[in-house]
Amino acid sequence: MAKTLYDKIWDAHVVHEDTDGTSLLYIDRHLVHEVTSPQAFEGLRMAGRTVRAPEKTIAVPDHNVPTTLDRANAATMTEDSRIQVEALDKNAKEFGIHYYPVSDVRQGIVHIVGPEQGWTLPGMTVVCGDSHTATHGAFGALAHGIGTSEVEHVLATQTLIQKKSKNMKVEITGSLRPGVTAKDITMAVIGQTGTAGGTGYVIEYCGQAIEELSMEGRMTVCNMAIEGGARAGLIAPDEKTFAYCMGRPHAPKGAQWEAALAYWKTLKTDEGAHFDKVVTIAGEDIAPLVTWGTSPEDVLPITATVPSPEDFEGGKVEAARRSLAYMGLEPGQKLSDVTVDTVFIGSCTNGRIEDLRAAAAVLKGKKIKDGMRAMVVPGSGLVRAQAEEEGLADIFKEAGFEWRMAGCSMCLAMNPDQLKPEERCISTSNRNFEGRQGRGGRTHLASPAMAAAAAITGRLTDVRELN
Ligand SMILES: CC(C)[C@H](C(=O)O)[C@@H](O)C(=O)O
Ligand code: SF4
Repeated sequence: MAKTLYDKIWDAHVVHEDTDGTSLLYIDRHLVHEVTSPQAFEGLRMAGRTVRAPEKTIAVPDHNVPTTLDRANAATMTEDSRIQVEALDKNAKEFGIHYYPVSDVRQGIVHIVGPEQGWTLPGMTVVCGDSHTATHGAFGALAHGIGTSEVEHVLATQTLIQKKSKNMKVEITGSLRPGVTAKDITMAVIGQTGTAGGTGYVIEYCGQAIEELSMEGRMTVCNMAIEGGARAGLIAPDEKTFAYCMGRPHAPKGAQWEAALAYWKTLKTDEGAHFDKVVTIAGEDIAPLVTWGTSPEDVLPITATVPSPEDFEGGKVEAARRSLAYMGLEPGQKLSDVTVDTVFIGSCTNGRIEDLRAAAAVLKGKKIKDGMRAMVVPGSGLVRAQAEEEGLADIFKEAGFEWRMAGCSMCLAMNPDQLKPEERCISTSNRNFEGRQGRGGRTHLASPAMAAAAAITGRLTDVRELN
């Protein structure tokens, strides 16, 4: 029977299947961060268990860590944050798993570190106690978030109990227009299908516009599969994928590389395989997008105006009214007239080198608007080092941006980088929920190029007008 890519990876990892379809899946990579792991390790300790496959388990602190240069000084952390980071430190050492502490240049956001170090490879099952594990699907891996009790289960057994999801295909045909990026693709999909559109499915993204994306862009697309409700998102591996993986510290070498490559080349959906749901979007129809509300599905082209609650139906009317009140926006207002106070470039959605290059290309030789607070937080220490080497850091600093150390930073208010009430931010992250970037803070999601454009003008801006 013709199989999808998801079917193939699933079948290759089933250890046992119950009559009701509940399956035990083998897990190839377990990524761990400080927020969702302390109780899991504590559980192991209480039961006198060890980590079953420490060589496949990778830990890095990212959510709580300050991103200022003086962050080695623990006094810059809140008590809660310090406890979590110290617990990870202790657990990583005690259980003998791979670890990238804050002092290590390879430290960064777990979803950036995994691929960068060659832990994430095609055909693997990858889990992490974090919803944006979907990012790793860009390699043609089955990657998804798990809860803390599942983290404990995977640590102890290297397996996970799962039920298979349905297959969904999201095809982006043709090419993107200038000024339009991977972020706009992934936001366009959620704008069209809604935050529940992918519920119960694993999405395979395909089509010419996806094939034309770099690995960085593909990670951006898969990263937000979870915002569209999907269990995971994935993309068939191709020559770009293989080139990205080759030579990475933990990628196979020599004969093992050749064998892996031969297998990876089989990882594509067979002709005629069945998808339970299909969504098709023309790449050339996608414009640079921004969110106006408090859900990632509240997306509009930058050329649009703020909607009115009456434009919606059912429960969405009230939701829109509440969103607009929270966001401090008026129906009919042009989005390009909305002024912003803060610009955040970073996160596991858009904290990779290509994102920094895109933002720097817009900022080169320009200054940010007076009074603007703007920061770039590279997704890892290695991204940061590369950006310095390429001269991007200088462009950001000369423009007036703060040049920070790696971490989740202002993507979520778990560390010192936060918005104040009613402060308005254009952010390259993936969630615009109420309070996400700080209590009362207002978030507009957009691409790195769009964030850079807004930094210059002080308002939401169509990056195509600046070029
Ligand atoms: C803290 C963590 C569990 C959470 C997640 O699961 O995604 C965070 O990374 C987020 O982006 O909201
Ligand atoms: S960068 Fe943001 S979305 Fe990504 S793992 Fe960190 S908090 Fe979650």
